[in-house]
Parts: sequence; structure tokens; C-alpha cells
Amino acid sequence: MMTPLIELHGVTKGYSRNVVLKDVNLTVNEGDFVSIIGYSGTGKTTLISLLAGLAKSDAGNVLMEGQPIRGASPERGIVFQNYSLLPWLTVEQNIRLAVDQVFPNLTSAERAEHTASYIAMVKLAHAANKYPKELSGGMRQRVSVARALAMKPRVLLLDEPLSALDALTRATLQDEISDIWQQQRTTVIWVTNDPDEAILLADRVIPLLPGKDGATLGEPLAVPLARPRDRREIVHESAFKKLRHELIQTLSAAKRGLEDASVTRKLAVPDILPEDLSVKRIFGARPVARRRSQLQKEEVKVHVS
Ligand SMILES: Nc1ncnc2c1ncn2[C@@H]1O[C@H](COP(=O)(O)OP(=O)(O)OP(=O)(O)O)[C@@H](O)[C@H]1O
Repeated sequence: MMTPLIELHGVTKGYSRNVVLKDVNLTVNEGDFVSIIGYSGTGKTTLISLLAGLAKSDAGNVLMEGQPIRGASPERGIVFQNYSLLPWLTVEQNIRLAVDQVFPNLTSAERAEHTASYIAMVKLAHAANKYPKELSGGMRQRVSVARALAMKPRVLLLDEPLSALDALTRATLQDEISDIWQQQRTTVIWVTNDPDEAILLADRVIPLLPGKDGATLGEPLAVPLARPRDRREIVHESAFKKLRHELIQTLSAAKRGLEDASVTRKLAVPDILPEDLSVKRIFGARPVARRRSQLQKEEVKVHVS
């Protein structure tokens, strides 16, 4: 049997005493387009960081072709929400820098050609000599995608790449990236908080379910929609509606479960009455401080999240 490109087995990751991800399992095969969808703050960036090799798991295995992922590598391209372009370099130079690092054995002319082809792929040939500050958010994110793909990664990891863009630009980029993926078939792990985006783009959608002791990946849902997908048409398809409903139900059920999880802690609540400030205080007439034994015990329900 073919070794999966990416595998996570029983992965747990936290910061100090706070567990963020708990017992996460994932299998991604070569050529897959997987989207992972979760609420804000559930650990999506933490998951991408583990896959990229930018963070280390506390327990479990993070594997690429059966080997533990140790540190960052150009084999795993990353696109972040905030573009992360170098502001003092033009579009062409930003991409060229990455190409020079990854393909030192190509001639200068070959590297220039390679760079230009990826700039053209994201439709930015007219802006090749512009600096990031001269570009719109959508254009900047196109540069980030071109830079990541120009390194010819085995897998492309995208962390909410379109979340900072307005809805119209986001839709355009979703379509463009979908087209590019159909030509290139690079393996993609796309993290998002948008169910429509997750379904529109991916072959498989996996919910990241919040839990009391950390979030975990739920059952993958296959997307049975033919490609190319037209966003205006698929929203009317029953398979799309069913999947969207199931995804939202699963995610909101996990969140509700979290909110209902309450514990009863015994808190000692002092039975002190607020001082009546309208009564003039007479020197020496302060109320006597209460002792611990005089405190009233009350049970208070506290929500833990
Ligand atoms: N370096 C860190 N040190 C301590 N806590 C962290 C660190 N990074 C993330 N966290 C915490 O881990 C939890 C998950 O964070 P993470 O950024 O992975 O979530 P997210 O799903 O990507 O959120 P968002 O959608 O808001 O970007 C949060 O509670 C966050 O405060």
C-alpha cells in the first residue's frame, strides 16, 4: 500500500498547561485537496505549524512519507493570512528570492523564467515590478501563493489565506486557486473558518472540533461534487446543501457540548453587605472585619471553556 504523504497519529499539542490539540489523527495522500474547518481560536494555526515543522508536538507522530517532520522545509510551502512578503522587494524579487534558494542549480536565466511563469500563473505580470505596499490585499495574497508554488512543494499548507480579504476578492481568489490546483494537482491542506469555501475547494472536508481538553479532528466528509465547480451552481445542488448542513451541525454540536460542560466548584462567598455611603461615618464606628469561620459557603456553577 502507498505510504500517505502526510500522517498525524495521536498528536497532542499545548502551550504551558493549556492543551490546544488532543489526539489528532489525519491522513493526506498525494494529490489530495483537504480542507480543515474550525472556529476561531480552536487551534488551526497550531495544526498548520505542526505540519510545517515550525512547532513540535507534545505527543504522537507528525509524519511526511512515513518520516518524522523535523523543522521547516521547502517541500512544505506555507501561505499565511497576512501575506508575509518582504516589503523592500518587488513582486518579482520576492518570488525570485525563494526560487534562488530552492533551485541553486538552475541557471540565472532559467530561474528568471521559472519566476516569471509563476507570476503569470497568478495573473500579476503587469505588477511584477511593484512593491507589496502598492498592491491590494488580493494581489498580495496572489504573490504569496505564487511564491509558495514556485518552490514546487510536495504539499501546500494554507492558513486561512483569504480571511483578510473582502468577500468579492475572496471569491475571485478561490476560483483562481481552484483553477491552478486543477492544473498542478499539488497536495493541499487548506485551513479555513468558512464552510462554503471548504466545500467549494476540497475533495474532503474535516471539522476541527473544539473540546474541553483540546480540539480534535472529526470524521472526514467527502465532497461529491464534480470539477470544475461553479460557485453559483453548486450552492443549489442538494449534495452541497447536505454537506454544508452536516458540517455546521457537527461543529456547532461540539461547541454546544463545550458550553454545557460545567463543573460545580465550592466557592467561599463572604456575606458582606455593601456599605451605605449615605450614612455619615462616625469616627471609630467601622464595622469589624469578619473571620473565615463566619463566611457563608455557597455553591456556584462555573462554566469552563
Ligand atoms: N505560542 C503560543 N503560546 C501560548 N498560547 C498559544 C500560542 N499560540 C497559540 N496559543 C493559544 O492556543 C489556542 C489556539 O490558537 P491557534 O492560533 O492555533 O488557533 P486558530 O484556530 O488558528 O485561531 P484563529 O482562527 O483565531 O487564528 C488559542 O487559545 C491561543 O491563545
